[in-house]
Amino acid sequence: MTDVLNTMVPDAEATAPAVLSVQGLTVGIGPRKAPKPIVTGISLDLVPGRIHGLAGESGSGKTVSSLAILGLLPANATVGGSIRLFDADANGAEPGGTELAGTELIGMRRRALNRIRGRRIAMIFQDPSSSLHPQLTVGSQLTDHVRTHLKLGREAARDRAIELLMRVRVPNPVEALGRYPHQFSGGQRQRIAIAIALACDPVVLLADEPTTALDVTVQAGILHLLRDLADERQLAVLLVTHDLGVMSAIADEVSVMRHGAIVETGPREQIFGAPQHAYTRELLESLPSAQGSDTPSVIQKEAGR
Ligand SMILES: Nc1ncnc2c1ncn2[C@@H]1O[C@H](COP(=O)(O)OP(=O)(O)OP(=O)(O)O)[C@@H](O)[C@H]1O
Repeated sequence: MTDVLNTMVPDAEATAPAVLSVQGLTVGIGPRKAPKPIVTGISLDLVPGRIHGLAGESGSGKTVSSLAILGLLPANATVGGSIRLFDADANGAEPGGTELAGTELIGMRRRALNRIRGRRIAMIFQDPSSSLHPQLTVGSQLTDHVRTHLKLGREAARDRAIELLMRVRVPNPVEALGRYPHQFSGGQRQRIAIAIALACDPVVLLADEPTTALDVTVQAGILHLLRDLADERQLAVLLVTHDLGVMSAIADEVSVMRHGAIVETGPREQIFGAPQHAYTRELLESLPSAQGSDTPSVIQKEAGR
């Protein structure tokens, strides 16, 4: 735990206006008349340049909450509450602007949502293969994406693809364009998925267990990259993970979820240093460092925190 406390960061920007605000989000899945409650009223704000961690045990509703933000829930899901995007590119609403209420994503028509999804709000998953097509080269996946969304010509799209691969530190980007996803390691595939997610300069990135499938030293590199991208692009990141070691390495704010509700939310140093809720304390006690392993501190050290 000492390592966790030693990595505290100042929290001066925590009050900056949100670019995405979730208020009282509820999700039920099943028959419309009697859906099973999965998420029971969560609220959180995503702020430019900040990483908001969503922690909690398996089945607590973390993934369902992030899929709700993207409008990617199954057809038998019933969604309530509000998810507003304050994004000048999407609707002219500035973060925190009082004159405009932001764009309400719940209930938005599919075509309008498709314009926001992937362009303004992007997502990466635990298994990068799920966002990469196995039979298309990395180059065509990256260039198709930017050509469709940004209306770039062939040459400009290729230049953009190379620039993105360089940014996420995929070695030999020009050569990488001609290769297929299976020709890369798991860590490199996740970097490529991040490059595709960033292709249209989104304002929000949802990262669902982005390092869970990777071994610990590779995890650190991906976490470091997410931290740098949040800082340099002022990207608002929602980091979903059940792994508090990962959370303590890079999150600025943390919300702890249990049974579909957020039981505690606060700056990372408060959650790790002075948890208020018994369930948060329970989760912290199950951290490997509390049991003698050094995994979280390895991640923290290599992730640059
Ligand atoms: N399509 C679905 N139909 C029915 N129930 C679902 C569906 N998707 C998720 N659920 C249920 O919703 C609950 C929350 O699932 P969710 O995947 O959000 O949990 P999680 O916190 O992300 O867990 P994990 O860390 O294991 O991914 C679980 O009980 C799950 O079984």
